[in-house]
Amino acid sequence: MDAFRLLTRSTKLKPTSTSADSRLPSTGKAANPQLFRTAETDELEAKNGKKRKRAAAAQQDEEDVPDLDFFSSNKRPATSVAEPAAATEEDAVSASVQDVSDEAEPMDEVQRRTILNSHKIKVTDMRDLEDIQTQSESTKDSKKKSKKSKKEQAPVLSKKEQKRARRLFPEPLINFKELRSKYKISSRLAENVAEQGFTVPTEVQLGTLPLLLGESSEPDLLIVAPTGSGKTLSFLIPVINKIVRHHHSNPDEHGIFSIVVAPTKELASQIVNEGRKLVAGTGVKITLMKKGMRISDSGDADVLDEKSDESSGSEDENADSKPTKERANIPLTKSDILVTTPLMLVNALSANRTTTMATLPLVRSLVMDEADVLLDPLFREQTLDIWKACSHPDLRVGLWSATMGSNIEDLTKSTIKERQEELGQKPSEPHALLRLVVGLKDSAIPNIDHKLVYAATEQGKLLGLRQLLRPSAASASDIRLRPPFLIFTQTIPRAVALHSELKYDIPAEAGGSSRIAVLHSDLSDIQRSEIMRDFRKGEIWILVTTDLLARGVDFRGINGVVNYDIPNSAAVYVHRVGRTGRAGREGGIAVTYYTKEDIPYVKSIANIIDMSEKLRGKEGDKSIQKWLLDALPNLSKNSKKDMKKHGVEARRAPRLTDKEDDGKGARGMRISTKSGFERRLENKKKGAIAASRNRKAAAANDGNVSDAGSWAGLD
Ligand SMILES: Nc1ncnc2c1ncn2[C@@H]1O[C@H](COP(=O)(O)OP(=O)(O)OP(=O)(O)O)[C@@H](O)[C@H]1O
Repeated sequence: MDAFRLLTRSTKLKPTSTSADSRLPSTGKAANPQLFRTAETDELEAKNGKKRKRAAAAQQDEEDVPDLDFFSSNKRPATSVAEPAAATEEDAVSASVQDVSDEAEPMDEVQRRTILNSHKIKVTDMRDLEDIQTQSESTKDSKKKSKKSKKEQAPVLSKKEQKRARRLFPEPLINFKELRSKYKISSRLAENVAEQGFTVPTEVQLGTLPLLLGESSEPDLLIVAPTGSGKTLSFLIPVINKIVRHHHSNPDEHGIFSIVVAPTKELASQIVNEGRKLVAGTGVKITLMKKGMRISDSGDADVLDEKSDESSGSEDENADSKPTKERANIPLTKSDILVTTPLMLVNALSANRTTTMATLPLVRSLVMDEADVLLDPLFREQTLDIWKACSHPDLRVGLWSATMGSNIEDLTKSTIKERQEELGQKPSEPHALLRLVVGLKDSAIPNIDHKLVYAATEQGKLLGLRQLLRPSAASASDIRLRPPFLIFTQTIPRAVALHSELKYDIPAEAGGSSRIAVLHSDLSDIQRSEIMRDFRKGEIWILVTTDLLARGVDFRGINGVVNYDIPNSAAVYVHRVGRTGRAGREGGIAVTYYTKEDIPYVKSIANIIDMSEKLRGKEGDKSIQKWLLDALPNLSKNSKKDMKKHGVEARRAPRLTDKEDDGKGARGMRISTKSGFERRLENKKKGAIAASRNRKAAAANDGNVSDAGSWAGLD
């Protein structure tokens, strides 16, 4: 069914060509999910891949191991002699000794540099220069020298030299086969990756997987990589592999080994779904944190809070009503990886902040997805508490996002340092803290089209949006946005109001009002997950929402994003528009409406669009002209802060009493195409008709029908 055709009904719009259609995100995955590459690197990678393949094939012939190319098809390979069926559950790492091993020579630095640079991957050692130098000195076996004398000898480096000293060029991952052949990941995990049908690793996978799976000590990692670039797979593969290894070497140790924290329930549940596909048959368990779960040994720490605003559709709903004593009898959750929102885990570990935080002593990996928001004041305290609760000295952290302010980097550095001091680790002992950036930091993906549209007023925005919904009326508009798409508003009342305004715009033959839905955090968990499911299934075509869905959520075939209300910050813009154009898909559109109230805040968005177009190398037809960038005002630091916290003032949800609150915000900010005057007239007319009907009914009852034209006007 062509949603666009049904929406346009029998309009005279020219049918779009098939070639244009095939470029839409909804038409399927991109041939290559990478965003940055050059012909030169393609060649180099192909050459390297072949070399490695040949070496692997030679080794395979020698060992006469049958059918070990786990990536050749979606079929499971025949179980080898070295890996009997029974072993697949506890995927024995030692069994991999007889698997394909890659004897290809490691790349030289020039090759590594060429590949990393052309994919715009930049790896930096984030530790203090002194610590880096101390470590490199110690590896050179010059331990005899005192630290003091080293300090004295260390030359003073210029900023440029310091940058150069921090820059690293680790070996990249050329193809997914190397996960098994070179990095020796669990064979079952490798099969599960292969079953997803991915052929080429994205930039973030290319850069991070070798760092996390390689032989040298696992680093703490800060990753800034574009939206939709496959960060989930990048952190899940190493986490799962580490646990498979751990199970193998410590079969008697059971408990939570990894925590993945995400800011919303929707994202947490999506990570669990992705994780489940990867852990199948590996013996590793991944679980979504739910109310009522007991995750810590420390007595009855998990007291439940009925009022918790992060409630979840618990599998064990009965646990909610159990008294505290009984709750202590709830068995400990048997899971290796726990995926959670911050508050949910903190509540479970601290009996809703009534006791001191229990610890999670076995956790070796802490993943913070959307780390910048997790360490933003809103979640900071909770996230840091979780970090502290992970008390194992070998804990490694990974902070992942498409945007990362320098304040988050500083906070990460200082938290790691504090932990090391608490644990008594010397600066020369610790592992590295590396930062990996793909593309330009804090920029929007280059594979989507941005449209920044001045709509003057709220009414103008609604008219513009209606044109998108009914392209028949939009002959003058150059924007063709095909469903499915997302519409973002600033507040929940505005999302609700916009939804009710648009509900009847979809023609009945296209499915009517059921095709459009609203999703926000005031809905119940069940409603939220039903809407998510229906949108993913394609039953809902247009989803009006708030920033609840701005981050992380992966609806693969979304054709566009409409910022009905401008986002509160440039970072939010990057995340919102990143819901389209995922995994390298072309043809996604991001439409942002702005009114005169928004003008003070638009420059940062215009800058992001400009940067994204530069990244794409789009010359000539730039959507942001230089004169506009020059004309738009800069925002003061304080106004930026205020905007980030509360959004555009005129659109903030007013503090109204229940009676006054019509869900549509302040007068000028109403979501309606009609003016106040028109609305009043309409209301009066409606009232008059109703009154007339009442009178007629009353008169009929009296057996005395009055003259239809003699109604006495308005009540
Ligand atoms: N190598 C790959 N080839 C093709 N598709 C991939 C590859 N890796 C991941 N994907 C797909 O890309 C999509 C986006 O992945 P993911 O949700 O992990 O992105 P992300 O980087 O976390 O984005 P965001 O910053 O928005 O959270 C998913 O549908 C995933 O299945």
